[in-house]
Amino acid sequence: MEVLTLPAVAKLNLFLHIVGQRDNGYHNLQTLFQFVNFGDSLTFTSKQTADITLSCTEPALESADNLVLKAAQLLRHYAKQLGLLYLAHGVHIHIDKRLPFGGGLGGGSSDAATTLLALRHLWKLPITDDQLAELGLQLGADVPVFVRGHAAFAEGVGEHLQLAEPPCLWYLVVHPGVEISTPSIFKNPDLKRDHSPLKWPHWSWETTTNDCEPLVRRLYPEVANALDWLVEYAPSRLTGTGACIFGRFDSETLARAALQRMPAHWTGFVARGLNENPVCQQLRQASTVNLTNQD
Ligand SMILES: C[C@@](CO)(OP(=O)(O)O)[C@H](O)COP(=O)(O)OP(=O)(O)OC[C@H]1O[C@@H](n2ccc(N)nc2=O)[C@H](O)[C@@H]1O
Ligand SMILES: Nc1ncnc2c1ncn2[C@@H]1O[C@H](COP(=O)(O)OP(=O)(O)O)[C@@H](O)[C@H]1O
Repeated sequence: MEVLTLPAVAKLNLFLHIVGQRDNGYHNLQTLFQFVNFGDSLTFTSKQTADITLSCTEPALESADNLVLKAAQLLRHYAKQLGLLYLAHGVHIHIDKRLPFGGGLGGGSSDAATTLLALRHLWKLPITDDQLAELGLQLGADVPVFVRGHAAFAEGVGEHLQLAEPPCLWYLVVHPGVEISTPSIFKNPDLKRDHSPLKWPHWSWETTTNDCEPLVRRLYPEVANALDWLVEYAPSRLTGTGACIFGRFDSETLARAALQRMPAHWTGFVARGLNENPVCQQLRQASTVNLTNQD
């Protein structure tokens, strides 16, 4: 029985521009993804039986809709179709949930990506990153960037990725305690959808924005309150379609000082920006150990 515990960190959209809408209703974005060193933790325990099971510290997420179960089933089905799996490959997955869900931090997508990467490793599947990212896209637009594991400028719905090296600053991430559904924001007629495309890699904090922010501010006064509070400490912005916001700080000390003064009815955490997804680093190390042990 093999047991593997791996991180599933959050992402921030350092900016998010909506540059158009497709015939199927989906929006074409230009966004800059960076990871942070804070997130969920997933434990994978291989089983001799064929079932894939889930437990989670957050009971509301213990359902067949969990992206982790969907990711595991999708990968096993794909591997069987390619003739790469013959035996009963079951697994139990436990999620230690620390990220708020539906907060624009991509927690569900990150959990799904960590699952795809972990099971490729556990089941020793000769599947490329390209194949895994393409599978991940079926689960959500944010999954490919977590699978590829590097900070990236993304276009389309998030599938066209170019490596990026944004500065690894410190962030205070604040959850203002409201839930925002992504579809409701994208469906709203007042959403700005005509941002002029920028020419990557020419970007700066000052010349970019999150196009969802004015609408989210208007619909959710608590997000507006949190932004108005945080901007007194640092340049601040919404991530994804919210509800989380983040301020960028030059040092951990400054970010923690702001967290200490945060009103008690919000929750928040301090984290450092990362340009590599730590799950990829850990799995590389695990593979090296396996190879060394086989020598
Ligand atoms: C906005 C972003 C930015 O990183 O992040 P989050 O705020 O969710 O973290 C993502 O693009 C979120 O992509 P994804 O994870 O696929 O969103 P979902 O919740 O599955 O999308 C729900 C619905 O939002 C709309 N949608 C989503 C993405 C997109 N580029 N255009 C859209 O119009 C579609 O109606 C879709 O059915
Ligand atoms: N493992 C998971 N963790 C969080 N949310 C999940 C998970 N699986 C499915 N979901 C669903 O996905 C939705 C979006 O979650 P999440 O990815 O955390 O937020 P966002 O897309 O806003 O960044 C949640 O409301 C939840 O219903």
